[in-house]
Amino acid sequence: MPTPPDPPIELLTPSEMGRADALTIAGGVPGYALMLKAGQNVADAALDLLRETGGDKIAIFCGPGNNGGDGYVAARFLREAGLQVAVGALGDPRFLRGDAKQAFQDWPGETRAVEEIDLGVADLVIDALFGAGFSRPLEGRALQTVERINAAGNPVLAVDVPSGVDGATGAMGSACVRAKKTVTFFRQKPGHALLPGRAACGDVLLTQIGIESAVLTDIAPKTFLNLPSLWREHLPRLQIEGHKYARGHLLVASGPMTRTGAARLAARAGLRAGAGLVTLVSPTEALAVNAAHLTAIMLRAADSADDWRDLLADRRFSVCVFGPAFGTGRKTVEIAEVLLAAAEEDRPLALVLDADALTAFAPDWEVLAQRIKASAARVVLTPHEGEFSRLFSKKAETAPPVSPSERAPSHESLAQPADFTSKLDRARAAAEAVGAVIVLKGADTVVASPDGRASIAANAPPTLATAGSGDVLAGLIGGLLAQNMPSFEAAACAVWLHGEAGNLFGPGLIAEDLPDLLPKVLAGLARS
Ligand SMILES: NC(=O)C1=CN([C@@H]2O[C@H](COP(=O)(O)OP(=O)(O)OC[C@H]3O[C@@H](n4cnc5c(N)ncnc54)[C@H](OP(=O)(O)O)[C@@H]3O)[C@@H](O)[C@H]2O)[C@@H](O)CC1
Ligand SMILES: [K+]
Repeated sequence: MPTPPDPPIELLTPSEMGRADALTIAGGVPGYALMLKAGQNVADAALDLLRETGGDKIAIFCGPGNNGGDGYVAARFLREAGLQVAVGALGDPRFLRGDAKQAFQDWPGETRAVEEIDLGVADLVIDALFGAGFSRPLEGRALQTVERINAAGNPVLAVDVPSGVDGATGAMGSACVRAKKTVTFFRQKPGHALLPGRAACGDVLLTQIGIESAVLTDIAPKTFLNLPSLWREHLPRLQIEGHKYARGHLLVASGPMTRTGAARLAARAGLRAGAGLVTLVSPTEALAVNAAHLTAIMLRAADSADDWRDLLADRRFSVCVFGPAFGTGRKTVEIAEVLLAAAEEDRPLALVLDADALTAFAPDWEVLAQRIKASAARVVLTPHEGEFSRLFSKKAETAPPVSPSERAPSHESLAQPADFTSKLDRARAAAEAVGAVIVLKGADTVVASPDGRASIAANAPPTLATAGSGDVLAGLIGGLLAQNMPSFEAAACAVWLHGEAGNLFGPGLIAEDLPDLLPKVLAGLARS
């Protein structure tokens, strides 16, 4: 029997996790049984870490909620395992409630105030201050405790999330614990994948505590780690009897004479991703420079919006990557509008609007949204943070729609600086507002679909932050769209391939290297 494919990896927000707990408890599993298993998993992870680093002295910092409860349970198991355990409480533990109170009562050792814990002698620190219930920036004693833990420099094992990190967004307010390892439960949270939270987690260890996957049917999570399991079944499959037109004809728009490289990078990436044919559409003045650098990629001239309209009369052109180094003037808006208007019910067209095509509309994202919503084209927008905030800097004039995300991001939140709303929320709100798939780029690229689904990528190496890298990504998305991969899956797949290509090359990467690494990445994907 063939093995079933890996399922997509869901990321649960703390409130979705709360529902998973509640459904499990309603199904007859006591909350304290979940906490006992969580604490046991923390203790096991601590023992593993100590086997690596040596030593037997553990300092455990317990907060005022159930995260602290996990800490008291771990303390008991570690003491039973023969370790020297010092427990410090933030807040008076006599005020603990529910399962955490039970855990504290079952801890047979001494509990001191956090300030009394001597970090100088600890071989390992367990951070059980705040987890899913973390709700505001740290201040006062909590802040001082976190700063003291970080300053001491002991290896830290964080329970669920490093204290100070918001599990839903990866944001941190004033400070957060810097962990060597983070033990989490049932499913990872967006805060483990989104920066800066991801960087504070160290290695994330996912453990099970007795919550059945079946609860996810009720919760219907919509956020996923960007891994092949999310989009593998939609990958284009080459047919032995197929011809190149079956794999689509991708157009890539070139900038003027001194700015043609971006389009060629995108075109080459599109061809490597499997588009059947790729044509570079160049201003007449840049034809010679483009022609001098192209072989498998074809070349056509178009200068004005009218030229583009004429070009698009050929219905075999199925996808266009528009924007890289094109210029941000009025003509860019006009050509984007021609592209969007060219799609019809019986003439599917997919568009990747990138870079200057986004900036040209800024700050009138509502105009872009109107054009996209009136269009039959499948559209993917690929802003980096700067392009995103330029495009969405204007507040909505209409009432904001209800957002699918737990924090109800709105058109208002689109106009907020990045620090105030999470990347996940902003990308989702934008996708819904504009009616297009949004690829909000960075080291933790979020792909969001207007239907509320979103993915977070965690495989991009820092070397990908290099000139032209975004052009390659736009081309990859175009190449996959050309082969009729659905837009959300194509965008997520391209982001993953892009990250893997970067990883494969290692240091010294330049954007030109990326397209030619694709065959190896695709071959590895086929084998996995
Ligand atoms: N059955 C289950 O549910 C299971 C849960 N499990 C564990 O429970 C954890 C979630 O527990 P939780 O919901 O009690 O929240 P938790 O993170 O302990 O913090 C809440 C407390 O912190 C306080 N507080 C918040 N922010 C603050 C700040 N900045 N500065 C100061 N105080 C602040 C907040 O105060 P309040 O906001 O109410 O004033 C409240 O007192 C989860 O991460 C996992 O480890 C596992 O055992 C598996 C089974
Ligand atoms: K914690």
